[in-house]
Amino acid sequence: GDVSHKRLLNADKEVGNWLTHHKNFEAHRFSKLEEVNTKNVKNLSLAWTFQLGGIQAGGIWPHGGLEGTPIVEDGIMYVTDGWGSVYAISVGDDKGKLLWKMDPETDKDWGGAVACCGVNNRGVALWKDKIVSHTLDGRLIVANKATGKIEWEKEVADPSVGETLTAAPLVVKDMVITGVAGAEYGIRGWIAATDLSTQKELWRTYTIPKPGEKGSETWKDDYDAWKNGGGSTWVTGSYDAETNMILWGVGNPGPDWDNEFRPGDNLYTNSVVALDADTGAIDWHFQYTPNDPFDYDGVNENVLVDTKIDGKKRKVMLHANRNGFAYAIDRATGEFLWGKPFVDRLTWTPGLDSKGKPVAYKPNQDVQHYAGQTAASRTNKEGVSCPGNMGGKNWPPTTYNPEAQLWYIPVIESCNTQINEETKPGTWQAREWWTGGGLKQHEQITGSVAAVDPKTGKVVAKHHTQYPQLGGLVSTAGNLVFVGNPDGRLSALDGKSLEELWSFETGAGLNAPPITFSANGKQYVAIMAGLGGAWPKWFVDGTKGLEKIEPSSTLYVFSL
Ligand SMILES: O=C(O)c1cc(C(=O)O)c2c(n1)C(=O)C(=O)c1cc(C(=O)O)[nH]c1-2
Ligand SMILES: [Ca+2]
Repeated sequence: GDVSHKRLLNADKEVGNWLTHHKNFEAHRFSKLEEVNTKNVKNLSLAWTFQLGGIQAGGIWPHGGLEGTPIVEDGIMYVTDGWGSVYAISVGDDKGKLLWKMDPETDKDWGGAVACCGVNNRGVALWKDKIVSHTLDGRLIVANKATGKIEWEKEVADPSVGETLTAAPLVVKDMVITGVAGAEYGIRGWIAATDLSTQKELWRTYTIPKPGEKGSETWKDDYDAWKNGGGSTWVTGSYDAETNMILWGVGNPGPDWDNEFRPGDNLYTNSVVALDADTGAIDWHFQYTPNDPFDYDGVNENVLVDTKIDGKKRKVMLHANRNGFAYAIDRATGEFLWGKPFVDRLTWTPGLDSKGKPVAYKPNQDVQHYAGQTAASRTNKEGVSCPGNMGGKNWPPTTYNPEAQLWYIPVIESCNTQINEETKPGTWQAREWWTGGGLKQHEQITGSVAAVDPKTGKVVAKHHTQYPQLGGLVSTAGNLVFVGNPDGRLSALDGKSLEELWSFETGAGLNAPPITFSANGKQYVAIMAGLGGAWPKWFVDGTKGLEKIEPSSTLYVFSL
């Protein structure tokens, strides 16, 4: 059927479907299905598999990976591979049968040469009788849902200046919202809305203000650092229908490790921005890590939750940042409510103050060094910070179980060494790295799944894992949390104790979020297996054993 705005607003009522990237506009990634539950999950077994493609090399990458969230509507699943091919697969009768494949013929070298962190495509969106998708080489594609035939396409991001598309599109009303990647290549980030009926761009809001605009006073250099200021938007945001606001995360400033190049707080990098959905105007913002020297990209998803804080009913936005703190923010005003660490080790600030700013932040200083020797700088060439620069949590999504009132975070437990190289004004070159340094992985990275109480931010349970969490989570009314590990193990945890109740060895690296859906009245759990992302290039030294994982591209589906 047609996917209308009304259906997306009521996505939770379509219990067996998974209609939008984060399951609902509130980004809960929670399923009301309970056929599979803590009592019987031990009997969960493989139902079918499907071999996808997209493993080819391109640009700086030796192979593609799978990071997508499958979308499921009425017996059909839509998934993408890293190069942006879309597959429609039957999940009802004819389970695992390919209905069509749309190959957008992505220019692999063109896009892949400016993809900082892997051949990534995180999935599709549904609108009316169409499938909406992105490609790494910058295109927005609208295809026919029944046939996969491309109806129109448009270049919305420009790889000639280092812009790529890795985030899944978000459809709100009759528009598609696109976020961009490329902060490590010195782009000027944006969020754009395209009218799906007219193909016209409705608005494009830059995340880095130009001189004279509000926030431009936080770029204090005199050589136009803002033009290459980063602030990409490569993780899909959420939509608050009540306020008609889009809440979207903004990434790191560039150059990453030479913050002296860009004195000032560098708005709106490492922030959440609340945009009027109809105009794109920024209503409020909250910045997590001002003048960031750590690459603590603030793009992670924003989870809309109604809860009680200090005895008062609040409509909040929960966010687990790369900097190791989880935040609750009033989603209508941007007011900070609480901020608590969810990682085992956090060294760059002793904590947050009552406004949510890091205690080690010095408001009167244009260049921030944060605590001790954690930040690399022109004088302290190497800094060691915990979390490391991949963050306490990267893009892999959290999940919120509204019945248990628990929020689960896929955690990267890490520290690393970051190295400053002085950047000289006027040296930016299109499609060249703009990082102002690099990193060393001096110790092993592990992981955990943390269960957090949304009222207080307290971590109430933690399940430690040998490897970092690179795929994300889903929670269910069966009181389960499913988690895919990069060494190939998919496991089901008890939602309360986080004890592992079941696992399955895929033999392939899991780098994508699991989902659950139902077809013909039966519940299934699905995950794509194919280790890619930032890991092979940047973090392989920190995860001994994972170098043995072969590239792969397989969809796994389980049932009782
Ligand atoms: O600033 C950016 O534009 C940008 C984009 C991406 C991306 O699009 O995948 C990543 C990052 N940054 C990044 O910092 C990062 O750690 C990262 C990890 C991954 C991944 O897929 O494993 N992507 C990205
Ligand atoms: Ca980044």
